[in-house]
Amino acid sequence: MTIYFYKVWEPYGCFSNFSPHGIEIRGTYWSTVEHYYQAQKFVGSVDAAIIPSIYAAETPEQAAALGRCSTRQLRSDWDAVKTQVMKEAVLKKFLTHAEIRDTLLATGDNLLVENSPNDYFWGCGADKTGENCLGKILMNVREEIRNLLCRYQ
Ligand SMILES: Nc1nc(O)c(N)c(N[C@@H]2O[C@H](COP(=O)(O)O)[C@@H](O)[C@H]2O)n1
Repeated sequence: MTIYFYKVWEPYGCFSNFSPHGIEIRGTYWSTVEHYYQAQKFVGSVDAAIIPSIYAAETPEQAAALGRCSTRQLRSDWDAVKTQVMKEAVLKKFLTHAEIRDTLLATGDNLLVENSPNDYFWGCGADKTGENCLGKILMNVREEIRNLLCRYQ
């Protein structure tokens, strides 16, 4: 079975990076994975001054709008590092929040797909041919957490 998720208020909304599950990474607490991910785009770039505004954005939608502004310059290695940045944040989210960790583990070996109509990298896109990198990260995190639990039980 394939489990599709996208918006926070839809089924499996806790798999969205916009879900209200904060993470602490290297001593800083971020309100959502999306806040953290969008801010990382500008680390070391000439537009790094935007990071505090992304950090303080009231909603993940606002954080994403700031991070997606096409006139700002992304860090030069963004394409090379973005998947690892996302993986670290998503893993931290599911290690931190037990209730959503249980939801993730309860999906067993089902395929997880971010059903984004316009994102062919993180999601599957409108025609379902996208790379689904967020779904792949979630399945990878699921496997990693399962292995961790086996080791410590
Ligand atoms: N617009 C939008 N709304 C949501 O509710 C979403 N879950 C997403 N997808 C997320 O957007 C992020 C990618 O942003 P960039 O295009 O790289 O700026 C990523 O977290 C997707 O999961 N989009």
